[in-house]
Amino acid sequence: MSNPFARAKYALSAHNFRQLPPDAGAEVAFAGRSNAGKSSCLNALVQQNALARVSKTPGRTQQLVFFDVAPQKHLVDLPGYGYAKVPQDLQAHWQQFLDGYFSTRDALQGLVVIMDIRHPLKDYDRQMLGYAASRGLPAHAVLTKADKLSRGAAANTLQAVRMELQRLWADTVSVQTFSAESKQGVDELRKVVSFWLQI
Ligand SMILES: Nc1nc2c(ncn2[C@@H]2O[C@H](COP(=O)(O)OP(=O)(O)OP(=O)(O)O)[C@@H](O)[C@H]2O)c(=O)[nH]1
Repeated sequence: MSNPFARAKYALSAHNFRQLPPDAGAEVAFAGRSNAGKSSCLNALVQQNALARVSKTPGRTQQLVFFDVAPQKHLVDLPGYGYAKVPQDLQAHWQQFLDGYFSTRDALQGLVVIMDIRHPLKDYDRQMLGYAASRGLPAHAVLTKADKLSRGAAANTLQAVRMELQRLWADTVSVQTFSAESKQGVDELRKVVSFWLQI
């Protein structure tokens, strides 16, 4: 499969509503707990080593980061959440910003939630998937670092998560396994995101 994301490039970072690009075109947001592997997943998706910064220090992505994929087509890297050392007033600011972004952003076509396959569906993952469901937005769960499990264990987790998502949100959330290390699942993720962006 050719890679429609190959020309993705950094566009801007927004700390608040004023800094957001115009609400036009289409965008897909990526969320994940700190250290889940979101930056590595984005880099594998676009096939660039350093588009989204990969860091061993969790929680440093503290704004909405927009990447241009094509004219008025964006990938949006949401703040890594669940990082205990962030001051509480900043947490509150992001929470408010994220709530507003999710409830009002017309360009938003879908949400990808990146989870470490060894720790899926934590509270914040459920919260993000719940946001999407509450406004009828499709969501896609990515169980990354699948290379850390045996094939059988990864398949079992996939099945368990699929059943739980089905129970909670019926058919609005899909799920796959993924590895930025082995590149397993990259094509599947590209298909979902390019369909949402219509590219
Ligand atoms: N084995 C393996 N390690 C991975 C994979 N994806 C990410 N990692 C490692 O997990 C750590 C965190 O990865 P990042 O991509 O920086 O995670 P992040 O979710 O973007 O982290 P924040 O910047 O805190 O949001 C790094 O040490 C990565 O090398 C994967 O698919 N397999």
